[in-house]
Amino acid sequence: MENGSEKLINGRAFAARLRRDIREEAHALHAQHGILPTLAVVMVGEDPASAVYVRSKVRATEEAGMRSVAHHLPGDATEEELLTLIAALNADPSVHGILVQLPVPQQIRRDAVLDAIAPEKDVDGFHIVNAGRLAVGRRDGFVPCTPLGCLMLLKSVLPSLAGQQAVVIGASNIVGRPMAQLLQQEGCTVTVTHLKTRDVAAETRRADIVIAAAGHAGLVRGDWIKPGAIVIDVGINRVQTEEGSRIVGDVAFDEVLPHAAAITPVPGGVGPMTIACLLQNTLHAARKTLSA
Ligand SMILES: Nc1nc2c(c(=O)[nH]1)N[C@@H](CN(C=O)c1ccc(C(=O)N[C@@H](CCC(=O)O)C(=O)O)cc1)CN2
Ligand SMILES: [Mg+2]
Repeated sequence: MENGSEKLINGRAFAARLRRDIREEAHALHAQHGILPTLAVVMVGEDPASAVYVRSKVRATEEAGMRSVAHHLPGDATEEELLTLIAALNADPSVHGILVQLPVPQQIRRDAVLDAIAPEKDVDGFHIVNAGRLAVGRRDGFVPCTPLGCLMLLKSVLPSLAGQQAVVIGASNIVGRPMAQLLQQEGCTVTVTHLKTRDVAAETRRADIVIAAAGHAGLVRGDWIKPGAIVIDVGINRVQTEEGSRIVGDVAFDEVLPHAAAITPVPGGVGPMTIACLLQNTLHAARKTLSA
């Protein structure tokens, strides 16, 4: 009997395949051109979740046959210290990709840091120049990893998105805004909801594609979903349970599953794609040095 599991979009398996392909391409780049794709990962402070993500990125980079360089600054590091480190990484020709793990401590201006990374090494795609390229539909910049991963998962179940009504719930610079731009470029009619939106449920009920990126556990309810919609859950929310804690998405999964045609689980959906796409961007950054 069907229990809905056939509707699950398995991001973990998709990401594993992508990482295998990247490994082969990285190997070829090294063998043919002597270029070892290298990612510098910078973390400031001791946020435990960030430490887990940084370790995952370092491990995934090495498993993909690439090199990683980790830099850890103390939680009271100044913006100037961080900018000095970024300047050194920008100037180092052996480093192809640079990322600063977010969030950064409050004494550091996030945008000043992101805009200090050389755009051609900005594998997170957060630099204002790469954001601008995406905004005007140019394909020559880096696209942020989470929206890129969402788009890949979406296209794995619906290869042509042209004409679809999409709702993006959340307008962050890291996910919501770039996601909306990617979907528009794929031919979707896109609505972005945000904190001031009057009726998010009503907007969502019209959607063939729902991207939930609000950072609010279980926000999207079963009766918000048009029958047959595709639901991509970007949320990563830690909630307390009797046994301790667990990670849930922005979608009330059990309620939404019966209505959706396809849905990403949390964990195991979008999250693993974020890191796989980071590896892909790093490989592209390294490859671009051939034509620079
Ligand atoms: N510089 C950046 N900072 C941050 C980014 C980013 O893309 N660049 N995104 C997030 C954190 N993040 C990567 O950095 C990230 C978050 C979650 C996952 C993931 O695989 N999640 C798992 C569940 C994890 C768990 O159980 O704890 C999943 O969804 O299956 C990967 C990367 C903010 N900062
Ligand atoms: Mg996930």
